[in-house]
This record gives sequence, structure tokens and C-alpha cells, in this order.
Amino acid sequence: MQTKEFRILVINPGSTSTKIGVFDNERSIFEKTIRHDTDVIQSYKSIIDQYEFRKQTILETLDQEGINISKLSAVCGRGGLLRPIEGGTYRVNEQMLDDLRKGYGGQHASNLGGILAHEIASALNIPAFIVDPVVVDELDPIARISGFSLIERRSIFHALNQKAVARRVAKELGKKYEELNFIVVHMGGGITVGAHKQGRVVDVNNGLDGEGPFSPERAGTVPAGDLVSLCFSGEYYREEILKMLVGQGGLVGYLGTNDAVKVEKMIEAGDEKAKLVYSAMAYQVAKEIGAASAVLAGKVDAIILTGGLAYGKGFVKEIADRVKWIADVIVHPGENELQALAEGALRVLRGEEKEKVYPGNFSKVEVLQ
Ligand SMILES: Nc1ncnc2c1ncn2[C@@H]1O[C@H](COP(=O)(O)OP(=O)(O)O)[C@@H](O)[C@H]1O
Ligand SMILES: CCCC(=O)OP(=O)(O)O
Repeated sequence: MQTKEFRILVINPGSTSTKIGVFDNERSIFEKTIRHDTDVIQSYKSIIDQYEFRKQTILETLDQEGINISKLSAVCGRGGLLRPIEGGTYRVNEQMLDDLRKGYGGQHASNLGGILAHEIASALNIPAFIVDPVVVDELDPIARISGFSLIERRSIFHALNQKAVARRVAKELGKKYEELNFIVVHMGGGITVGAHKQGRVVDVNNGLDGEGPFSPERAGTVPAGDLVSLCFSGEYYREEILKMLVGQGGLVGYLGTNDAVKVEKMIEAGDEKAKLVYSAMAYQVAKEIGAASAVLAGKVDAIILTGGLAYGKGFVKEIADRVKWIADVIVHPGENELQALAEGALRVLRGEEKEKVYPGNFSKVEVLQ
């Protein structure tokens, strides 16, 4: 029997680019990273104001490629800073659109994913979905306790790619994702280290503006008392401090670039500071992996390294040398987010999985008074 063919448009808005793809079932027939001029992006007051510009750019690109959007079965976008929800494929609804427009959990380009998917899909009378947004929250209650009763730990991470890569590795191992324990490390602009316990990410660092290893452009965890002193030194505005933590933290703060390839060239040219800082980033990633292995009580089937930094052989070796005693280290460089979006939509279109309704009956344990 011939399987039904679904054509899906997927949209992944990033801070400097919009990645789009068209898939016939699992097969990619077109993918493009549309790079946006920094001046153009910065000319908009807020993320949401970029909506019309990004939509037109997507539609023009599809038109230039000769892709007839009337043949689409669904549109699927990367989900943004919504209310905390469990992983899965969600149908875009009014409540979700409202939260994305407001930036319920903050501002990140991924907030545009669901909105763009909805606008394009509704004109064609087809469904719009998001899959595994950055706010997927499957934290165990114990992981929410920060140690400071006014602040609760939050789950903000590369859920889409972490879950997609974990599913892929499980398949390679001939098992189901839900049968295995993994530590998945996404190393891109931000770095997140997730403890995946039988299909649930029970602990992970907030990779956006919270904690964890420093990354190409984010500071990660910093000494709290010193940060408080800096905030009240009278030298900086709030926005300046936030920018130094996210965007201008990490490699950017120390070395003036978020490009690890450039850092490797600096090291090759004998730059000792670059060598120390790059090694420190690997060291902090390894420490976070060690912490995740304790979360999983040492029962770790594999450590998976993914994201752009996983292309750096020396960087990967430094991490692996420190953690390979815990479990095998499997490297899947880059990210597969477009494919993951298409597969998430397909699972629902084929009836293999039920679409979830936002915000669902998410019941995290409140630890705040
Ligand atoms: N071949 C490579 N070797 C080392 N680092 C790389 C390589 N390719 C990309 N990177 C680095 O990966 C980082 C970006 O990762 P990526 O996953 O594309 O980020 P994001 O999607 O979060 O913007 C950058 O620091 C980039 O320099
Ligand atoms: C950690 C939330 C998602 C995120 O930071 O994505 P980027 O690294 O692509 O900015």
C-alpha cells in the first residue's frame, strides 16, 4: 500500500537568520538559511515587529524557488518562550499566539516561529504546529529548587535538537528513546546540558540567561555575590549588565568573537589567552556533564555532543577526555532542527502521536511562596 504523502513547510527563526525547509514526508526537498542584515534586524524595536519582514522574506524565497505553497499539508515553526510545557507537537492556538506576541517568558527570535507558521497556514486553511519549544519543562521537582527561595530554576534549552538527536541515537542503538538515559549537550550560541531519563529531560541548565557553562556569547553561571555588587556599583544600566551576560558574554567577552573557528585560528597562531579561555569552556561543559551524570545516578547509556561547536575536533577531545569514564561519547555535530520540526508534524499528521493542546494541564510543583 502506498503511504500518504505530506508536504510540510518548516520555519526556524534565529537571531540573525531564518532557516526554512520543505519536506515531502521525511525527505527534504528544499532547505535554506536566509541571513538577515544585522542593521535590518536591529532597526526593529522588538522581536515581534520583525514579523511582517520575515514573513515576506519567506514567501518571496519560496516563490523564487518555484515552490507552490498551495500544495502544503501543514506548516510547523520552532516554538518560543511560552509557558512551561511538556515536550511534543502542539497545534498553534489563540492562547499560544497571544503568549508568543507578548513574549510570555521573554524575548527570543523563536517567538516568531508559531506566529509565522499560523499566518501562512491559516491563509491556506491547513494546520500549524510547533514542536518541542525552548520552554519544554520536564524537570523533576527536586531540580527546581535553586537554594534561594525567591528564585526557582527554569527549563530553557535547545529542546528541539536535544530530543531529535537523542531519538536518533536511540534508533542507532536499536532501542527506544524512552528506554534509555542520555546526557545530551547542545553547543551552539548557547550551551545546554540535559539529563534525559527515559525520554524526559529531568534536569537541564537554563541556557538563555541563567546558568551552566559559558558559551560563545553567554556568560552562564557567574559568582552571585560579585554579580550583585556589579549591578549596584552605579557603573552600569540594567540593560548593559544583561547584554554582558547574554550576547556579549562568554567567548565574546574574553576574546571579542563568538566564532569558535576564529578562536581556533587564534590558538594556532600562538594566542595563549585564547587557548586558556577555549579550554575553560570545554572544562565547564565537562563539569556540567559530571553534574548530569549524578542526576542520573551514574546510569548513563551515552553522552551525546551536538551543535556547531561539536565540529571542533580539539574541543570535543578536551571534553571527551574528562568525561569518557562516565559513558561512551557520541558526536553528532551541527543541528537537525528543520528535520526535527518536519518529523514532529508528521507524527501527528500520520496519527502516530496525538497533537497536544497548549498550554495543557502542565502541573509543575510550585516552590515559591
Ligand atoms: N567547524 C567548526 N569547528 C569549530 N566550531 C565551529 C565549526 N563550525 C561552527 N562552529 C562554531 O559553532 C558555533 C555556532 O553553533 P550553532 O549550532 O550554529 O549555533 P546557533 O544555532 O546556536 O546559532 C559558533 O561558535 C561557530 O564558530
Ligand atoms: C537555550 C534556549 C535556546 C537558545 O539559546 O538557542 P540559540 O543558542 O540558538 O540562541
